[in-house]
Parts: sequence; structure tokens; C-alpha cells
Amino acid sequence: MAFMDIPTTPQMEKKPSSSSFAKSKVRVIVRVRPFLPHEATSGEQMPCVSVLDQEEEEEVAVYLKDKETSRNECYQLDSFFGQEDKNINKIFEREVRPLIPGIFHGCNGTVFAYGATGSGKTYTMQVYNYTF
Ligand SMILES: Nc1ncnc2c1ncn2[C@@H]1O[C@H](COP(=O)(O)OP(=O)(O)OP(=O)(O)O)[C@@H](O)[C@H]1O
Repeated sequence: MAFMDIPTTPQMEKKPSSSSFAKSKVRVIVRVRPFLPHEATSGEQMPCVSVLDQEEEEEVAVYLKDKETSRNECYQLDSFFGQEDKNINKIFEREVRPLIPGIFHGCNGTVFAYGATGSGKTYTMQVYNYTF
């Protein structure tokens, strides 16, 4: 599983088509952090990622448009958490907790965050309110 946190200059990987992606053991989740106070006062506050299509509360297509770099692309993801998602524990509950039982049965599980500096990787990985 990979978390990719996106600031205003996102980097994302293209995913295979929906049918082959469904069988993948790797889940790609994007989380867009909210604008920080100093960003919120420095002009335009348009998110550069928007949800195009979401099926069965899971697989989601997002549209990436970044006027700074002229990127204009579409990606298929397993899950998407937008900047309006204030409940960060939801990411842990949906995407990380289900891996834990398998670890005790000999399965490997890896969770890593990928994204530009300042995009919220540390925040996302550390802020969970663990209740085992
Ligand atoms: N969901 C959020 N809500 C509020 N603030 C956030 C959120 N996510 C990140 N931040 C804030 O954004 C700033 C950058 O976040 P963070 O340090 O986690 O980024 P990072 O991707 O780990 O950066 P680096 O790669 O430079 O270590 C921090 O001040 C953090 O508190």
C-alpha cells in the first residue's frame, strides 16, 4: 500500500487499467492535505486534484490539473481522501488496520508515504489515534 500526499505540486504514478488493478496486492491511496494558514492567505485556493468518478466507495478516478506545470492527467486510485476529510483516523481504519491480522499469520505488509516535501506524509503517518 502506498500513501501519496499531495501539496500544490503533486507527483503521482499512473495506474494500470481498472480490471488488472482490482487484482493488485498494492493499494494506492491519495490524500490531499488542507491548505495551511500561510497558503490560505497567499492567493488562489483551488485544489489541483479533483475526483472524477468513484465506484462502490472504493476505486476512484482523479483529475490532476496543475497550472504551474501544465500537468493535465487522470489517474485511477484505490482510494482518495480529499482536503475536506478532517478525520484522519479514517485512513488508518480503512487502509492500515485490515493489514494487521495478516502480519500475525506470516503475511508481509508495508505502508509508506510518498510525496513532495511539506505535503503531509509525516502528519498522515503519525497522527493516528491508535486504539487496539
Ligand atoms: N491534515 C492536515 N491538517 C493540518 N495540517 C497538516 C495536515 N497534513 C499536514 N499538515 C501540516 O503540513 C505541514 C507539512 O506536513 P509534514 O511535515 O507532515 O510534511 P512531509 O510530507 O512529512 O514533509 P517532509 O517531506 O519535508 O518531511 C506540517 O506543518 C503539518 O502539521
